[in-house]
Amino acid sequence: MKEILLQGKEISKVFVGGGENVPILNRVNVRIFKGDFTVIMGASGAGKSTLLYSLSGMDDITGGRVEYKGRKINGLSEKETARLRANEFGFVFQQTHLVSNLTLYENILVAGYVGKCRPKEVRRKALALLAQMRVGEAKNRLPSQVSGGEAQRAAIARAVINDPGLIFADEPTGALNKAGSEEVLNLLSALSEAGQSILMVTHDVRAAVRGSRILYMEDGSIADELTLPAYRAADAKEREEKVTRWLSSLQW
Ligand SMILES: Nc1ncnc2c1ncn2[C@@H]1O[C@H](COP(=O)(O)OP(=O)(O)OP(=O)(O)O)[C@@H](O)[C@H]1O
Repeated sequence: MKEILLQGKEISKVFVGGGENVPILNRVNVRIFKGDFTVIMGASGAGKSTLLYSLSGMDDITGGRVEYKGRKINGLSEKETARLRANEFGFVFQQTHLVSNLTLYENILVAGYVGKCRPKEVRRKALALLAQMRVGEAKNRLPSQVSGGEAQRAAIARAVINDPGLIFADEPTGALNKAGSEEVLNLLSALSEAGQSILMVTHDVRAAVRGSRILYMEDGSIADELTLPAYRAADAKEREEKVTRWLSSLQW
């Protein structure tokens, strides 16, 4: 039996705009399992990012409940949410949100210093991660002095510095060219292979095939899902075809 890491129970999210209530998530029930590389796909506007932010505590929900490791995490105080995010979650976005006047190394240190490790250990880990993410040589450069792919790899190092239980990734390859995307995806695959749990929203089939489970969202609900064996580069083409067929069957 797989261990449930994160669970959304009957999650609703309603935005209020122009005096109107706009329902975005409609009583979503979802389980994210430990060790899985879970992907969320679906048409634009289906609610993918809203679900990701609702599950990670970045967004308040209107109804329902979110549990992480069996503990309710919606409705926590700001301080408790900040602690949870610093110690348990890692975030990777389409834009890196690296601090522009800090070097890549310093960006990672800042994230590490809010975690549980001692400063000396944070510095050691940051250097090791920069090397692992293949940006060791660029560590003393500012985000503006590296390529988009290098900046995103540094952002992944920042996301994992505190050994998060789960990484949330929202279109991590959305701003990258093909080569940059491939490098980022290879790193995410390597993390996944090492046991890291990942939850990623993407439009990109080549990114989605890295997952072991793909959820498909439609109009604020999860309409279907596809399970895949662990990713192997040799099977990439076959997986792409399988996922494309599945998406076509869902009128994606
Ligand atoms: N703050 C907000 N106020 C009002 N409506 C919002 C807000 N944020 C998102 N929405 C709406 O909620 C719906 C779902 O948005 P969301 O970003 O979750 O979709 P998505 O599936 O991630 O789309 P995309 O693939 O285009 O990023 C959209 O119709 C969007 O316009």
